[in-house]
Amino acid sequence: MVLNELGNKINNVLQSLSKEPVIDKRVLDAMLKDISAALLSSDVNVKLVLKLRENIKKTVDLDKLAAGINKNKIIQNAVFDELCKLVDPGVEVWQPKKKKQNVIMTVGLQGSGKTTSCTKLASYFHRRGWKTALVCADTFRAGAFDQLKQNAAKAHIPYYGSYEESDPVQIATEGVAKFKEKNFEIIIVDTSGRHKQESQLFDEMKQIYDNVNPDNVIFVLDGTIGQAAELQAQAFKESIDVGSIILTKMDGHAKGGGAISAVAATKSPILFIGTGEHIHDLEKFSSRSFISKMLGMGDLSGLVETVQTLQLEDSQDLMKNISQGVFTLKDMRDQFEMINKMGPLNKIAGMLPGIPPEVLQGLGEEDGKNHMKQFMCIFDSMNEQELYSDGKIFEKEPTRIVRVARGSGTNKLMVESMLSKHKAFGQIVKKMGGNKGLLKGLSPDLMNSMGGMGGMDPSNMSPSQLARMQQQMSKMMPPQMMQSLNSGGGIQQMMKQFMGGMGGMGGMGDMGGMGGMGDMGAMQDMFSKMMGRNR
Ligand SMILES: Nc1nc2c(ncn2[C@@H]2O[C@H](COP(=O)(O)OP(=O)(O)OP(=O)(O)O)[C@@H](O)[C@H]2O)c(=O)[nH]1
Repeated sequence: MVLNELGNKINNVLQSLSKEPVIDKRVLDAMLKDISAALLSSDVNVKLVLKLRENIKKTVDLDKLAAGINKNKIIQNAVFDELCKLVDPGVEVWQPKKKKQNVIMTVGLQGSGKTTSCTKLASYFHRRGWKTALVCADTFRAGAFDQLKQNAAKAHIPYYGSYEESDPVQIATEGVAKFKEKNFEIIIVDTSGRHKQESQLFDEMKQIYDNVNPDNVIFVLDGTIGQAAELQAQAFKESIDVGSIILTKMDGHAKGGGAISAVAATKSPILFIGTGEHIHDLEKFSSRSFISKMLGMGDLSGLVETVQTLQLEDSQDLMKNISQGVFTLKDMRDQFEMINKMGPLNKIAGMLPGIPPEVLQGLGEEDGKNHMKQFMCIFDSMNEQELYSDGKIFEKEPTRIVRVARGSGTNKLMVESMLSKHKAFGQIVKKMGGNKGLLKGLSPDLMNSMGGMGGMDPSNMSPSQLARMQQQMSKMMPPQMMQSLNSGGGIQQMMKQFMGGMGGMGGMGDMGGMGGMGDMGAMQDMFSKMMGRNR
């Protein structure tokens, strides 16, 4: 989670307002002083901080506010809006066009994270159904091609590069031509970096640019340099037609706030931020989503975007079954597939409002992925009759379990564990199905706001609307789940149980109070139902 510490500090300051018996000029000044100190400690430029302070003072004119008005809320809204302005470059970001050949060229200094960001970016588009390929034109750093090759292979993305050819221009030109010929929609070219901005780097960049004629040049910038990002962004913008920016290494770095605000001040469109070394650690940047997430208010627009990309039309049957309280093993397989496509659970849960960012830290993705793979093998070793059943067939004829275990390369205990989880999950679906569905608790205006994807844009919601949405969402979740979410370690525990317990031999025992997997099902069901209503 990005900029946790800054978010916590600002949150604490805002929360302390509610403890004040009277909100007067003294209280407001003290609050502004604390917020400014928090921003300065995150390396935000002092001039920008002063401006933010002045703007809040102008918006919150205590003398003019009528008696009875909730000053606390007005201050909170003003702070939220000004924080958004601080990181908002105010420019449209580039969007690739479907069924066209979009060539993206990345540029940046050595070590800024270009190669890593190229594969993250390729995986981002690949997961969203774009035909994506990578070209490694970084011949300056010896290991760059191997790095790209390994990551691309892991993410199943075609790549082009050469160990023999030393001319990056030739490699880039050949690679782009090859993938264009095969109608790839997104072709990402990784280029070399240098330790500093020097003419050799800029010359090479320009030659590649002239030859591959990219649709978008992405400048990859190391966010840990803080305010210095402004000068670097300016220098690259002046020498090449930079279309977007990826700010990397934003994971928990104290200077991250400084880098984003500095880049935003240059009016450069920030496309993504890098939040770790893994392939999924790339977040689409939107100022309101970013601030909302930083303050622990979730990122519903990010969540909607993620769910939107899952092509849920494939799971029409699942939707139909769930709404009727039916849950087959095939439905469970579909759910797992969906979770897989969404990315690591900690990323998804981080987008939900009301989940404190710190409780999501340290949730590994590898174990869960491995368990998920084993489960998929189990499903794929079932015949149609078994897969489309409610699982009771295995209770009646236990030899089937032995056959499936053998076929999937797992063991009997694992298949039994999966079946009992399916049973527990199925009972929850049964309870939620039909007229008693989770969405029953939703108010009509919220449903309206979900009416179309464009309509439901929490990034345009005020903090109070978001709070209301959060309240509504809490109605959608089973009380035990909400309780767990709110009690700090709860969700971590829940996720660990979910991921660990999936292949887990002893996992079932822990499922008692929380409903374990059933709760994740509720979360998935909730996403699915949202989507169901939207179509
Ligand atoms: N924590 C963190 N590390 C990152 C991120 N992006 C990249 N890195 C790390 O930064 C280091 C440099 O990344 P590379 O992708 O090799 O950088 P590069 O710009 O391609 O470097 P050159 O090819 O030498 O120009 C690697 O150790 C990456 O794992 C990020 O978002 N967060």
